[in-house]
Amino acid sequence: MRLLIRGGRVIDPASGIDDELDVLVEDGRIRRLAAPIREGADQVVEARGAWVIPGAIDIHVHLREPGQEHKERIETGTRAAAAGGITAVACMPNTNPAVDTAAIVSHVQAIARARGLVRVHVIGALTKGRQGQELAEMGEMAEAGAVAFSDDGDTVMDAALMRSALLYAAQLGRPVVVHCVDASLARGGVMREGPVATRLGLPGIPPEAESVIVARDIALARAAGARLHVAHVSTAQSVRLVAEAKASGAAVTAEVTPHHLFLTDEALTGYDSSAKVNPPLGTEEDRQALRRALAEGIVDVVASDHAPHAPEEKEAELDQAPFGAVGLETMLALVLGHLVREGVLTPMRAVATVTSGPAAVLGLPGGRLAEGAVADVTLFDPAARWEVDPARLHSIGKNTPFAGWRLEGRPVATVVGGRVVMLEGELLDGRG
Ligand SMILES: NC(=O)N[C@@H](CC(=O)O)C(=O)O
Ligand SMILES: [Zn+2]
Ligand SMILES: [Zn+2]
Repeated sequence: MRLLIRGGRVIDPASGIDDELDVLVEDGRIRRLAAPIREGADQVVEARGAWVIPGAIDIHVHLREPGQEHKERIETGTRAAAAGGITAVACMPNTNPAVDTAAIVSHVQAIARARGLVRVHVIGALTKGRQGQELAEMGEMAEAGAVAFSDDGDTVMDAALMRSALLYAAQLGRPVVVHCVDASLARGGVMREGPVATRLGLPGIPPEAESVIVARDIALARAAGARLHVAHVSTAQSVRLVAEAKASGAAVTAEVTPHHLFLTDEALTGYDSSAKVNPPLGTEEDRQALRRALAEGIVDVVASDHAPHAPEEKEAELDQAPFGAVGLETMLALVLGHLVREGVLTPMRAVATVTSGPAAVLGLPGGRLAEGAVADVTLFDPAARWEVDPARLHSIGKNTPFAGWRLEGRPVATVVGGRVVMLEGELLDGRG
């Protein structure tokens, strides 16, 4: 089986390539990058005008299975990923039950193999039931293939337990992904504390709720010799802490979400529950600091923190509605389209933040277009214009804070292991 991707602009940060090249895929692997390739192929995808990049990897996704299938399923979440130009996701363990044993890791992997449209890497819980009381079976989960550990959705507030988790993760050679929100400082809060929260009459969460835990976890990880990945960094102060840690050689990486790069606490003005996210949207100063940090490489990765919720849950009063926004289907347009158009990122840097960057952070295969590499490829048309319509999202979750936004740039093909799973917006899952 030979697939030829013809005439696109190949951008591959791992090799530094930015050139008009054809890509020949054979038996699921990249056979050749050259211009032009005249060999015959069983399938040709015309990429003229599009970027041809390594398959995009989203390392922060909530697929909600097992137990919360009314919000999302592995099948629907991976369809949303394919539609969004994402070829691999890492899924968070805050399911019901939590992914806290090797058996549940294997269970999620099996569903993903049977019904997933893209690759699924499983992140195991740090603590049993994500209760923050005792360590989960990290060693057994690592053996079953868990790529990292996290209690995302909650912070492990017991510092001694967090220290043990980091020491154990260091031994296992797996990174720990931390959700940094101090529970006591954030209690009762709905959005970022400040003038906007006051105006809206909503209880606030101070920015220190994040930075005190970022500082704690950097100190603990450094002493433990563990790799620490700070999820969804949202404040200028956290950016400074990560920059300092990196400058002193600590094994710390960080991610930012598209919503923290594009929105501020003003997005709550219409009491839109889709803008109620954890950590909360910050100030314009935070947003600018996050953009700069991403450009400079202090923040390594953009990840969606795709957090689907059922409409009836999000329609509750703002203080009752759950935190979270969907993001798989809008991430690439915002990062590869808008951040490049606005001059925040170069095309090469933008592509790195969703390919080689995330692959390096979690030690995942992929994220490059080298000859011989597995053929996970994304085609992105930077000129395509479209409007975000929640009803048309493939995710069960319609809770996007970008509803009605006119976006420039759109993924036009998603190739997983040499198989075209999305073309021109149509999912090709063998079900017609
Ligand atoms: N980000 C969110 O607002 N919500 C996430 C949990 C999380 O990532 O902390 C969810 O699982 O809904
Ligand atoms: Zn989180
Ligand atoms: Zn999350």
